[in-house]
Amino acid sequence: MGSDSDWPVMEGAAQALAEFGVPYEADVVSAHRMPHDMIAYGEGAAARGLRVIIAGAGGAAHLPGMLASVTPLPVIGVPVPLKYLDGMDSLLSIVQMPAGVPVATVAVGAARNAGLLAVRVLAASDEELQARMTAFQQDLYGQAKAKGARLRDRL
Ligand SMILES: Nc1c(C(=O)O)ncn1[C@@H]1O[C@H](COP(=O)(O)O)[C@@H](O)[C@H]1O
Repeated sequence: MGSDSDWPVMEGAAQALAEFGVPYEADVVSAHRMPHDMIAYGEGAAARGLRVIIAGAGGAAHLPGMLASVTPLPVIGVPVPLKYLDGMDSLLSIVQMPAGVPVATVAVGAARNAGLLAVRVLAASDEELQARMTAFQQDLYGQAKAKGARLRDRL
């Protein structure tokens, strides 16, 4: 993430990964404030064994795109909402990538979905993890059905 001030949002991704037993690391690597460190992080990520990068930043959020430009790994971008502009600035900074440099952008503040998407990326080549994702989806289905049943009971 671009700053430790993003952590209250970004910890949603960490929680999702932890729920699925996926090991992760979290760090502050700002494209604007520590560009050389950011390039080194992105360039070394695959060789260190990382499989997916989740990059969250607020405002003029160049971090996800810049990471995507220096790594062959999939990068998932999380627009972090700040005090002004409700995260629209961050969203547009992350989602409007030039052709050839994709960043899979989730909704504003949706770090949990970023974590879940990372699990799905990893699950594509991991049957056991995929089975856990399928169980998670069945659980979601059950919860949604229960919501409908409760609503119908109240009518
Ligand atoms: N968008 C970026 C980048 C970057 O994209 O390189 N580096 C920091 N930031 C963002 O600045 C906001 C304010 O940071 P501070 O709270 O440290 O002032 C954070 O949301 C961070 O992600």
